[in-house]
Amino acid sequence: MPLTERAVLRAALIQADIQIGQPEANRLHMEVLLERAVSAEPKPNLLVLPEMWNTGYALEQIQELADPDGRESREWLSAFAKRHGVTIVGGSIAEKKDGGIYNTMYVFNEEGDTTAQYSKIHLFRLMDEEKHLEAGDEIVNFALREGFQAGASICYDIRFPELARTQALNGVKVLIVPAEWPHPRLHHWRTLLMARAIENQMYVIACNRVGVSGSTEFFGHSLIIDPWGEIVAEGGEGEEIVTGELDLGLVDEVRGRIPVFEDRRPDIYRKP
Ligand SMILES: NC(=O)CCC(=O)C(=O)O
Repeated sequence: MPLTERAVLRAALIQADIQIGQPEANRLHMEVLLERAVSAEPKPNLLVLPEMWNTGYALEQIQELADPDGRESREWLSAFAKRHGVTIVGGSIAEKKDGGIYNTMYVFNEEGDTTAQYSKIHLFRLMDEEKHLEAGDEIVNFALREGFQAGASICYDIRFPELARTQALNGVKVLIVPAEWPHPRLHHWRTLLMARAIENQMYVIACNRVGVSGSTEFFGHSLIIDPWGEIVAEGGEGEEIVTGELDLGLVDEVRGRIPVFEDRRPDIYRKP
C-alpha cells in the first residue's frame, strides 16, 4: 500500500545479540546499536529493544543480576531518549521489585519521561520463567502520538489473542512486542504476529534478539507488519537494525474497509 503525505512514524528495531548474565556488557552493546540507529538518515523517532536485554535468560542467577526497580536501566534509557529526542520502548529487563523479579518494559517519550511500565503477564514455562519470575497483572496501553495508542506485549503474550483484542477494543493501533523467541518456532512467530495484525487491523512491531544462549538459538526476524497484513520490514538472522515507516492514518482506513469491530457479536461469544 503506497504511503501518502500523511503523518508517519519511523521505527528502528534493535535486533541485538545478548550476553547471558552480563548486564554491563549488554548495556554498552545496546548503547553502540542505539547510537547507530539514531545516526541514520532519516532519523527514527521510535526505538524498540528486545526482551530481557540486560541479563538474557540467566534465570538461575536472576536474584543477583536483576536491576533493583529498574533504576539503572531506566536512568540510562531516559537520558538517551532525552538526548536524542526519540521515543524508546525499552524492550524488557529483569527488574527486582517488592521482593520479586519481573520481566518489565519501560517506555520513554522524547523528553525522557517514563510514559508506561508493563510487566509480562504470561510467563513461558518452556524457558522456566514461572520458576523464577513473578507475572504482571495489568494490561498496559500508552500514547505514541496524539490519537495513536500503542499496546504493550512481551514475547509469549502474543499466543493469547484475548490480550491484543482487549487492547484493540481500548483504542490501540500498534502492538509493540519485544521478544527472545528461538528456533524451531519461526513459523509460530511469523504466523502469530501476522494474525494479531490482521485480526485487530493494527500495526505490529516485534523486536526479537539473535544469537545463541546455551543450546538455544534465537532467530531474529524482527517484523513490522501493517494493519492490512503486509510486511513493512523484516530482519534476517544476524544482528541488525530493522527500520520501517508506520502510516498513522492506515489503521482507520483498514478498519473502514472491513468493519470487523462493528461486526463483532460479543453477545453471542458470551454464551456457553
Ligand atoms: N521468551 C518467550 O516468551 C518465548 C516464547 C516462545 O518462544 C514461544 O514459542 O511462545
